[in-house]
Amino acid sequence: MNPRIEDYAVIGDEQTAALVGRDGSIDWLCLPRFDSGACFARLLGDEDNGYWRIAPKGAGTCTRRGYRPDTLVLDTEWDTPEGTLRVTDLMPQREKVPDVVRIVEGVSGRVTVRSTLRLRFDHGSIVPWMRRSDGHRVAVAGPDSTWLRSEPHVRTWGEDLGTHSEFTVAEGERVAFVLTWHPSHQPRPRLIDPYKALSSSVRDWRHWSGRCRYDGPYRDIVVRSLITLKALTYRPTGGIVAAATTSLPEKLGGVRNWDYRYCWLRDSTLTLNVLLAAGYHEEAEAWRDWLLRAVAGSPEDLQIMYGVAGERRLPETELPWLAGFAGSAPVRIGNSAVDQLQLDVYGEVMDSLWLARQSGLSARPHMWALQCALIDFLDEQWRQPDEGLWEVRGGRRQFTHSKVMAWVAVDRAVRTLEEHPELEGDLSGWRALRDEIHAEVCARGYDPERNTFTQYYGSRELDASLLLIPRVGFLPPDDPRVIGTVDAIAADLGEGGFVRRYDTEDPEGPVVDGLPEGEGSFLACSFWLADALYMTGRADEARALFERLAGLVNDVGLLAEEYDAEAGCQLGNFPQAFSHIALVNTALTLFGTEEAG
Ligand SMILES: OC[C@H]1O[C@H](O[C@H]2O[C@H](CO)[C@@H](O)[C@H](O)[C@H]2O)[C@H](O)[C@@H](O)[C@@H]1O
Repeated sequence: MNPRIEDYAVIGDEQTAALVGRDGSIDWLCLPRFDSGACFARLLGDEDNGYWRIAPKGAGTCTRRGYRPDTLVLDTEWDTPEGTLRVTDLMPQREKVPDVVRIVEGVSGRVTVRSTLRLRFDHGSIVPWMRRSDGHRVAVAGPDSTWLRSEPHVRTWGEDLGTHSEFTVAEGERVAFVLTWHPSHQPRPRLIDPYKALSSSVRDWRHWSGRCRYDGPYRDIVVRSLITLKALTYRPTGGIVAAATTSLPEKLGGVRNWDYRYCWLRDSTLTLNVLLAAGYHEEAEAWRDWLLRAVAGSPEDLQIMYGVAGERRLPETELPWLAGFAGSAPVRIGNSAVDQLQLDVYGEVMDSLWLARQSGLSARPHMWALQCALIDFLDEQWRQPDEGLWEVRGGRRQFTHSKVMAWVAVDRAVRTLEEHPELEGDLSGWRALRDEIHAEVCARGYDPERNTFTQYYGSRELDASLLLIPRVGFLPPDDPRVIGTVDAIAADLGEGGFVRRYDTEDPEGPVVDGLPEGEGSFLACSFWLADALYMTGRADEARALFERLAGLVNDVGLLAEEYDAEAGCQLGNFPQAFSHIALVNTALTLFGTEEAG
């Protein structure tokens, strides 16, 4: 049986991440960065596209697994007739180059272990040349090389374009494998001690998790979400990727398969808000600084996403040699949404910078000048149709959420000036602009007949992003139009107890997103409904929905982007920052008031 998305756990070193299946196989790993070519791409293809499996000989999926509490160190265990075996997986903090450490340990009895390593560089396409050197198996292909060794040494042999070993461990015995990536033109990498790497990883992650200020219900999954957000952070620059994968499908067998290994301003600014709320000021500051570097320049050149180091060009291409997860083709790398106009991003960025200032993050030179330039740009552009936060590919529209977020941008600029008289800006002009946007949204984005805001001006369609209207302060939660919108979205976009982001089928005209219909419920939107229910005084319903959503995390606390309520499985890229951000936010909203801070 093919693995499901929720069968995977993630390990990583804050520069890249690997997905480990319940069968002990690493099926996804891009080296050396999140957005590099994958050397294990079985996730999106088959065994010929690369994987590394360590498990008891002849065993299937594990008996149990879990992270060591408050860490990103994964233990996978099998009970077999011979005894119990544990494999501990981690990627230690790197000094220069990345290592994958896999420690095999006999828990009881005497178990025969099998390791099968098939490296396929450049997204599962290139079989490397192999050689032996200083007790290592060295694989080389183009710019990439990997060095495999074990401590103590176990025999490896080559067969069937892979590297294999078989050995036995008795109770208390350990064998550690280390796979190190290295630029192929350089001499052999520095060796790390895998056992020390294990203890320092456990110590460092526990220290980090201990800084979380949330102490309310569901603390375990909140901390797991924060660890996941940290794992999706590219440490050298502070950039945060939207997910560790590309092309996990939003519909099984469908074409909605996108590359999320980049930094979206939207997803990342929301991460910053959550990090600040949970007490992680340093990380929030690092991200804020990444943002200021990335968007430096002219506001008309602002992009909605960047590479982890701020790269601007992310051309979208298809990888025809990968069949796709469960046959969901095409597999894409790069993302052409990079060139879209998404007006909401200005609101999210201004909101985050406002929040950063409020939270006491030290202001940076030019930050206010940049904010003023963004507002000047928006002043000219906010009337334009755009692709909106869902990055539609069916043409630009006058999306109501985009205009609401344009209002947010101007509102935060006004409030900053009001609270910081030492800053300069056009207070009266911005107040007038804020009022103008508000009036237009209420006149054109609201359907009085149905008492709901609509997806775009003049449309009868709904959009779950409008659940954010009370949260961003556009209207108070008790405004009848807000209550009507929450009810309409819950009724029309609700599915199996969760929420879809919009209708992917439009009987009245061309489909808004320009793609074949059908996708799962959108998890972030489902959390937003819980927030909106809570804010509009329906706390019991909000808690019930949060509990249902908390029940969707996989056995190690992870969420993809979407959920197929009918099939009962997760969909979309994994683990996804957007979903985990929303989970933490809702926990803080529903339970955090007394406990946090
Ligand atoms: O489903 C269509 C779009 O899907 C992706 O965008 C989604 O993911 C982004 C990252 O988490 C998020 O910011 C955005 O709001 C989501 O709609 C994809 O990147 C797009 O290219 C695609 O059109």
